[in-house]
Amino acid sequence: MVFNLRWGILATGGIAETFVKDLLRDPAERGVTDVTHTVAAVASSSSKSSADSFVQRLQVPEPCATYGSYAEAVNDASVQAVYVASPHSHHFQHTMLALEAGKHVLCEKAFTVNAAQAKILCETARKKGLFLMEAVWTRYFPLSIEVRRLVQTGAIGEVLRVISDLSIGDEPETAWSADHRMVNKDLAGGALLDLGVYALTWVFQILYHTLPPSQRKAPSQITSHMSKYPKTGVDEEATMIITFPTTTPSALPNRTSHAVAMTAFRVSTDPDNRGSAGPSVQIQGTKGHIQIFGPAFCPEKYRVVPCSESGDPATIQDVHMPIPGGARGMFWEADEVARCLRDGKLESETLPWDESITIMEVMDKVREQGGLTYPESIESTSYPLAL
Ligand SMILES: NC(=O)C1=CN([C@@H]2O[C@H](COP(=O)(O)OP(=O)(O)OC[C@H]3O[C@@H](n4cnc5c(N)ncnc54)[C@H](OP(=O)(O)O)[C@@H]3O)[C@@H](O)[C@H]2O)C=CC1
Ligand SMILES: O=C1OC[C@@H](O)[C@H](O)[C@H]1O
Repeated sequence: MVFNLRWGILATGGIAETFVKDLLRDPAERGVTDVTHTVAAVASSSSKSSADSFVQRLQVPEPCATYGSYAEAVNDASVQAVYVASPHSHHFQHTMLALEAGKHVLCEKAFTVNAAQAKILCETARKKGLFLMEAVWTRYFPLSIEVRRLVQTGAIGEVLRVISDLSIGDEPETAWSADHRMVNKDLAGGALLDLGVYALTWVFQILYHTLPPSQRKAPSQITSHMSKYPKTGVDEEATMIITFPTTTPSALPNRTSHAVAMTAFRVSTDPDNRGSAGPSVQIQGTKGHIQIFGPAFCPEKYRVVPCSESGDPATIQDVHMPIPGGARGMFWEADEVARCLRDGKLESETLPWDESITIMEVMDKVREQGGLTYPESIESTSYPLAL
């Protein structure tokens, strides 16, 4: 029996468009036969006409309701799950709106502005028996699943270090106006929440998530550096050194694993857009390395470099895992939401609530160390608040 999930889309911006385009693709194109997706409603907080033109532009099949407010969409009985695609500043309020209306939620990254907000969302979902997930699409890429499997099966031994970078090489002065969500403090802009979350995703999916749930431990130490964008005061660079208490269950007592996670606007992980500068993520184990190529949010190649005394290059393995059909690759996370709802789960095992909260706590700490605070209205845990 095929399970169909009926989505309500909150916002008509850039990522809402990309996500819906992926939702509308034929799942068979990616080899999926157990779940399908329907876009049942689209809402714009600006105007109904914005939702109408979104639906027309993307040729969303009828029937698809359009609304000029998010409240109307979350109260539409034909919507099962809501995709929150507003700026970071509004994730807490918009996700609460949907949960309070009894809807399951997939909320864009960064999950919230701070960990306190994330905890309340998860607690609300738990109490109401609703599914909730942070939309970290990277986790659901077949490449991520395969790399986690390799680490878990000991392909590169005990992983002691991860180096992870998502830096985009854009001059903020010319790339964005001061009110753009990337640099606007009122919208919780800045490199850390927008991009650093992916560098942290690789750190966590390797050094935290590959352990059995009962053995996952929050970082014992976080040291960071942050530079500010003078025009708006958000961070334009953050570099983090993170220590985890232990690595694998068989690790020697007191052994720790470490990560360096980086993000920046002005320098780039991949300056020539051809990968010449090397991998974006390096996973370093006692028996070899796994290197990830391509942007940390949607990599399409990994390389396994085993330790070898002879240095025989034939042992190096490059594995290409392109996204099918020229899509963005957001459909895999949507498939996960559908399967979780079909199976009656409230959270995804691939990105459980506690892990999203722990990552938000790391970002809280890094912001504290860097002296980055957002306006009280968007750090607030009060609901409802008109922002
Ligand atoms: N997974 C991924 O690859 C990506 C994820 N993202 C994430 O998606 C979210 C949105 O990013 P993106 O789509 O690029 O942003 P956009 O600025 O393109 O769109 C945001 C949309 O949010 C709605 N919105 C609601 N309230 C506000 C407000 N107060 N100010 C501005 N917009 C508001 C608007 O839609 P409307 O008027 O219709 O309500 C707006 O178009 C962010 O959390 C970002 O981190 C972004 C890019 C890629
Ligand atoms: O999530 C994202 O991934 C792609 C980036 O270009 C974008 O800024 C970010 O929000």
